[in-house]
Amino acid sequence: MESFLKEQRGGESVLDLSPRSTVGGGVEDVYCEDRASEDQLVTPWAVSVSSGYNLLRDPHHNKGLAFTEKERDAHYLRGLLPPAVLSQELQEKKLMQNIRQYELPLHKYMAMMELEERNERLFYKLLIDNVEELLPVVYTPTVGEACQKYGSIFRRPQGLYISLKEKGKILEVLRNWPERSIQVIVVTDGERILGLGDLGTQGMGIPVGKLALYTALGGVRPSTCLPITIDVGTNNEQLLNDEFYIGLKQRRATGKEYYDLLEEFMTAVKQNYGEKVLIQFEDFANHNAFELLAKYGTTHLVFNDDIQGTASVVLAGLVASLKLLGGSLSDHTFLFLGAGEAGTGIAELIALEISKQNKAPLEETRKKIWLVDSKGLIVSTRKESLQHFKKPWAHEHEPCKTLLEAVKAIKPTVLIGTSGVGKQFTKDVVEAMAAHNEKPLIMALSNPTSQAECTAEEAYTWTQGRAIFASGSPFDPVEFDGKHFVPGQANNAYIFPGFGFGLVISGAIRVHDDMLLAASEALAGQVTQEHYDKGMIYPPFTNIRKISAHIAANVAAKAYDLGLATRLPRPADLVKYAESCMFTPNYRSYR
Ligand SMILES: O=C([O-])CC(=O)C(=O)O
Ligand SMILES: [Mg+2]
Repeated sequence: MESFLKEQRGGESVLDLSPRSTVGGGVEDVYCEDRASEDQLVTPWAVSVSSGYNLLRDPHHNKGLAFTEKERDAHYLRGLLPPAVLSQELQEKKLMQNIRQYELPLHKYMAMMELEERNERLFYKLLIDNVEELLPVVYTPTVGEACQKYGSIFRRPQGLYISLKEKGKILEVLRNWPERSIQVIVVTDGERILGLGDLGTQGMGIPVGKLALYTALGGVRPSTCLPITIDVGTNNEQLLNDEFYIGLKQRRATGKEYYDLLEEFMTAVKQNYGEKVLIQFEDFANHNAFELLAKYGTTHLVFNDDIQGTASVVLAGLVASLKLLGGSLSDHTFLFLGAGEAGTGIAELIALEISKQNKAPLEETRKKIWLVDSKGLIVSTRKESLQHFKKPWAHEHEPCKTLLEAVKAIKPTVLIGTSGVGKQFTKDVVEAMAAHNEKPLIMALSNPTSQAECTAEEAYTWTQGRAIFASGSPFDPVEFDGKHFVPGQANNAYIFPGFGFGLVISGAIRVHDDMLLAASEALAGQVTQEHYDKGMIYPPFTNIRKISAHIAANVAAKAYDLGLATRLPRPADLVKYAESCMFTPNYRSYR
């Protein structure tokens, strides 16, 4: 009753331990090169044969009604499916119709997650072909609500949960995961989920969502992606008092206990997957994020999306906006509301770019960048009491208690919100920006939509249509005074999928700041005159795979230039190479 499921393109069976191939050259090199060595393959699970009923239950191979007559015969599927044979396109059409019938975004999210668990290729086909429509469903803002309710929508594990209970056993836990060739891990400890705060183990929705984008937007193969949530407890009282909470019911471990667990995790990852696995830190609280990045940045391939990914996407938007504003970056004055990971990360990357452009010392270029935190403008008289990541931004100035005071005193040309607190760009603040700028550039980056510093409509209305606006969560186009405005979505989703893919295809072993600049440059280069004419400073997500290929190529090129790439020889045309390595979700035929 067993059949060996053969795939025509790669010719390998499900039994084959080698990763499956997709279209195009190069894929095998990249993925085979990075295979875990045989002695690392001691795992508690057995290789199983997919056929018949099990095949329909295997999301990696299931095609549902798209199994052909021949496949139904060959793989013991007769009678297990109704007689109709549908094409993947028709299945896609049907599912899109179903999803559009749900009114609540959370129901659409659940339908998509259910599809991913049932038929992975169809899930990715839907997401890739309908990216503008489905991105807000599987990602920001809906993923925020999904995390808040993750306990009640949890069905099956979509990633690994590593809690304090697993201390001392993390390597074994990693080996429980059914895939062994892992290229990208997104890990959170759930302490700062978007702008929603501490959601404990329910933060798992974030690594799951980010990795879905790694595949759909960046082309990383789904089997090589691993979502992980580290559970050291939660300080969220509501969750601690919820009898159905799915995480550890204790207050967060801190200090040595926390860092020891993280150390064991980082060591186990490298031991199990080698040094070329990318570890993306996501939604850690400020007090750990900077330290973890600094600590592991020299020993592991690590990337903090909230510090570095957000910085890279914002820099790209700023560079692109110069086409509309004129001048160069150093002609501008920047004011941030929020001096955490995103705020200081963006500030530092802007300063770095200007210092490279103008061959000026970083300390000088930082001086045109100002940050406001919960206590007001960060100034030198506060230096002693500041956290280390805020200190470089403590310039000489009179104290300003509020954002409005700071806008009036500093007269920024660019206002960027990264505070995680909604509605802080009030009418007064935005009007003050419009009073001294012909075209004020306003970025309301906090997520999800409820935490945005202002809406697109507010930004356009309060500036009489003069603002250039971008936000972290998506906003619909706005009609104002007979004009059509398309707000940009300055979300790190533009960057991390292509950025990570560039690291993977070059076999990079470390992340370098110059790679972030390279990614920004590639993204800004994809904004065309047609976009500028609509006031856009980011290209639409519809072309994201092409954009990601350019970002990946630029990042890989930088990895080679810096001597950080291990995949040799260097491909001659990195854009073509990146495109040829991308996962495509079309069904394969099974012999
Ligand atoms: O997830 C997003 O939409 C962007 C992000 O990293 C965050 O807000 O933490
Ligand atoms: Mg994040």
